Amino acid sequence: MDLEFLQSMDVQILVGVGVAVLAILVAASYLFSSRKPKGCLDPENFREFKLVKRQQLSHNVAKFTFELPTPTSVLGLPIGQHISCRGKDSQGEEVIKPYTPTTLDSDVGHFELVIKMYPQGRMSHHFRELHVGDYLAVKGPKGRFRYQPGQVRAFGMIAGGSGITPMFQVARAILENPKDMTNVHLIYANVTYEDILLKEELDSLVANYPGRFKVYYVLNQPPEVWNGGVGFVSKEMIQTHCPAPAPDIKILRCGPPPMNKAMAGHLDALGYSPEMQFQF
Ligand SMILES: Cc1cc2nc3c(=O)[nH]c(=O)nc-3n(C[C@H](O)[C@H](O)[C@H](O)COP(=O)(O)OP(=O)(O)OC[C@H]3O[C@@H](n4cnc5c(N)ncnc54)[C@H](O)[C@@H]3O)c2cc1C
Repeated sequence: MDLEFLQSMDVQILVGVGVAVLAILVAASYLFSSRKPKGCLDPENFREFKLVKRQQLSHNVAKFTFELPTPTSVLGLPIGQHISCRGKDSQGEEVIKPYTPTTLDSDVGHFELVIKMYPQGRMSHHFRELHVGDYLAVKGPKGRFRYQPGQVRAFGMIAGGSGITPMFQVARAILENPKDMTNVHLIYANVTYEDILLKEELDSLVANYPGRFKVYYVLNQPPEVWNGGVGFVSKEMIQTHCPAPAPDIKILRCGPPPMNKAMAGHLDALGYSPEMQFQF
C-alpha cells in the first residue's frame, strides 16, 4: 500500500469517527431534552419542603409557596392526583391531610398550595402556624384519578369551598395543553362571595378559553347584586350547567362530605351512571 492510500484511509476513518460521535451527541441531547425531569415526591416517605412565601388571600385563606431543590426541579404530580401533608394540631397530635397544588409541572422550581383554614380544623392549625423558613412534610403522589388528554369529550365539575383545587389543577392542565380539546363546565359553590377561592384565576381561564371553559358560581348568601346561582347546588343547576349524561363525559365532585353526598344523589337521579362520576 502506498503512503497516499494510507493517508486517504486515515482521513476517511477520522471523518467516520467524527460523524459517529456527532450522531451520538445529537441523540443524547435529544434524549436528555425529551426526557421528563424527575419529580421530587416520594410515595413511601415524607420529604420536607421549605416555605419561601406566604400570601394572605382573605381572612382565612392563604397561598403558600414551597421551594423545590433546584430552580428547574418539578414536583412531579400527575394531573388529578394530590399530596399528603403532615403536621401537628393544636394539641400537638400528628395529622395528615390531602391537598392539591394549584401549580403544574410546567411551573418549575416551586409549588403552591391555596389553603382554607377552619377555626377548629386540625391541619388548619398547622398551616396557620407555618411561617416563611419553616418546612412542610409532604408525601405522594396519591389518588385514584388518572387523566389522559382527550379521555372524555367534556368534564362537568361540581366543587364546594376548598374542593376547587383539584378541579383547578385538572382544568388548567386541559386548557393549557394545545392538543387537548376537552370542554370543562364548572359549578362552584360557596357560602359568601368572599369565600370564592381562585376567582381571579378561574375568571381569566374563562376569558382566555371562551367556549371551552365555563363557570357557574353558586352562593348560599349572595351579595345584593348577583347573577349566579343562589342556595345549594340543585338538580336543575346540574342539568343546565353540566354536560348531559353520555358515555364520553365525566362529572367530577369535590366538596365537604354533606355536599358530596347530596351531589351523588342528584347525579344518580339525573341518570349519570357510576362510570360517569368521580369523587376526589
Ligand atoms: C383530594 C383533595 C384535595 C384537597 N385539596 C385542598 C386544598 O388544596 N386546599 C384546602 O384548603 N383544602 C383541600 N382539601 C381539604 C383538606 O384535605 C382538609 O379536609 C381541610 O384542610 C380541613 O382539614 P382540617 O384538618 O383543618 O379540618 P378538620 O379537623 O378535618 O375539620 C374540623 C372542622 O373544620 C370544618 N371543615 C373541615 N373541612 C371542611 C370543608 N371542606 N368544608 C367546610 N367545613 C370544613 C368543619 O367545621 C369541621 O368540623 C382537599 C381535600 C381533598 C379530598
